[in-house]
Order: sequence, then structure tokens, then C-alpha cells
Amino acid sequence: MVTSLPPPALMIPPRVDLDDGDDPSTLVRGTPEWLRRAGLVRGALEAHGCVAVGCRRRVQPEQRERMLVAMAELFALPAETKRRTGDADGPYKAFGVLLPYMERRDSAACQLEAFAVLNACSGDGVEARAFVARAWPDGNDRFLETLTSTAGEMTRLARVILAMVIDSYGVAHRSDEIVGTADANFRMLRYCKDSLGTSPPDEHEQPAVGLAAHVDGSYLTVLFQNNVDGFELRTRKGSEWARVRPAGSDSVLVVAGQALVAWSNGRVLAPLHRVAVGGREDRLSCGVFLQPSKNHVVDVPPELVTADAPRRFRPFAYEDYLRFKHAAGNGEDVLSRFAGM
Ligand SMILES: O=C(O)CCC(=O)C(=O)O
Ligand SMILES: [Fe+2]
Repeated sequence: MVTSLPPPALMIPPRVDLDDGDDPSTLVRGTPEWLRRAGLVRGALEAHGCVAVGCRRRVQPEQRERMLVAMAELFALPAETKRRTGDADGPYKAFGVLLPYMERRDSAACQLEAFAVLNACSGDGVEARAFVARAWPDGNDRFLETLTSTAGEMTRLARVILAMVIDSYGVAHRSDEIVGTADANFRMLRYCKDSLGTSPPDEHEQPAVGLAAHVDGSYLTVLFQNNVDGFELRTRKGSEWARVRPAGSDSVLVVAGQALVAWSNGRVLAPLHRVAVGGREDRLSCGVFLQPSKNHVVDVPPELVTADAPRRFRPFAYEDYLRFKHAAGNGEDVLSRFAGM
């Protein structure tokens, strides 16, 4: 008889709504209500490293649905075509297929593919157009429109959330230098369980880890997914993995990364997380990684260094951190090994 392991505990992230009713403009920056909600976002990121953000007016459920349909079309392209969208320009590429840590997987039964488009919606959308031209040499205007509009809405949302965190620490005057200069790396991921179709369905089958345990390097990662769950997180060293209850179609999951840990002098937690997929349906997820631009020097603002909270990390160029992270692993101690005082 097959005995299956107990399912992982369920973690329900705290939820903060950005929109009241139908009007996204009701939450105005700097008002007491903004600061109240900003405090909730920051509190969740300090305690758990993640928060569910209600945003149905900012990234509408129909928009997400269109993006997931578009992603299915992208992933269905021949492997050779998909590879062509890649670019050997290091981790900061405009087009990318697989980041180094994504190629390592714990189980051959779950294959991960990922596309990255850096600053898809900046300027006149040149990166998005170049990406689409590689994937569809004859053009695909519908995909291009869906990509740029989704990346645009997700990026604006991520910048609002980062501004909330900064304002909540009482250093709103620092936000231009952080939020205004951050890059938005838009990623589309597919976890393809049993892509070869060789193993029969088995109700006792354990989920396969499609994306190995890692911490994000970003300030914030903003994610949504299709209806296949799998995002797991470990907030404290030695604790068990918990399955995160997915954000509903009116919200996104926000995960803190190590750039924000460094900036906040260790106040925010960047949780170790992974993706484990069971069943036969593909998991699709999509996210914006709001991250320092590569030459940006990540440093804590002086206001956040006090007698009670001495400096934890030396300033560093983000590109140097990324290089270290890609060479030295994605564990939760990467930042302290690289820049700890
Ligand atoms: O697919 C997901 O839900 C999470 C992806 C992720 O953690 C990452 O790409 O860093
Ligand atoms: Fe991640």
C-alpha cells in the first residue's frame, strides 16, 4: 500500500485591498488611509515575507485571463522557436528563456520553462516588440498587446506597493530614487508536469518540485497564476514548507526579495520559496520582478540605521549581488554571505 505524506500546511497570507469598490483612485498617496494600508503591507512583509494584495481594478480578472490564454499560445510554440527568444546576454537579458537556477530541477517529472522580458512596457515597448518578433517572425499583434498591457498594469501595481513600503518607513522622500529607478522584469512561467506523458496518473503521487527552493533578488515580486496551485514557502529557518493559498482572481501574491531586505536593514523578510506541482495540468504563472537596475547601488537609507538597528549590510551594486547569487546559490543566507557586516 502506498502511504502518502501528509499534505503541507496551508499558509493564508494577510490580505490588503488597494481598491475600494470600483474606484482605484480612492486610495491617494500620503493620506491617512494610504498610510494605514501601507503599514499593513509592510507588517505582512516583515512577518511573513508575503502579502495578498486585492487589486481587481488595477489588474482586472479579464486581463489576467487574456494573459494566461496568450501564455498558453506562447508555450505551445515549437521548442526551437522558444529557444530563439533567448539571448546569451547574462542574467540581465532583455529576452531570456531560463535563468540559471531555473534550469536546476529536483524532479525530471516537472519541467519548467520561463520567458523574461525586461522593461516590457518602458519607452515605446521596444523590448516587448523585439520579444514578439523573435517568437513570431510574422508578427502577433494580439499577443503583443496582451503582453504590454499586462506588464504595464503589473509594473504600475508593483511600484505602488513598493512606494507603500517606503512611505510606511517614514522615508517617502527616498521613494523616487528607489521606485523610480527600479527595473521591471516581466516573467511568464510554465510548469509542465509529466510532459512526456509516460507515467500513469496516480492519486498518491507526490507533487514534483518544478522550481527549486530559492529567495528572490528583487525588491518585490508580484505574481498571479492559473488554477494549478504549487507555491510553497518557508518563512523561518528550520520550519516546514507551507502551501500558500493562491491569490484569488481579484488579487496578486506579493513576495519580498533580498534587495528590499538590504534596503530595509533586515526588517523585511525574503522568504525561501519553491513551486511543487502535482496532477497533470500545467501550472502557468506570471509575474513582475521589480528590481534595482544593474548599476544601482543598494543601500539602506540613513534613517533606518539607528542605535537599536545598526547597519546589517554594506552597500553593493545590484549586478555584483546577482553575479554572486547565480554562482553561489539561492539560499536564504546569500545576502548575508555577500554583503553582511
Ligand atoms: O511560479 C511561481 O508562482 C513563482 C515563481 C518564482 O518564485 C520565481 O520565478 O522566482
Ligand atoms: Fe521566486
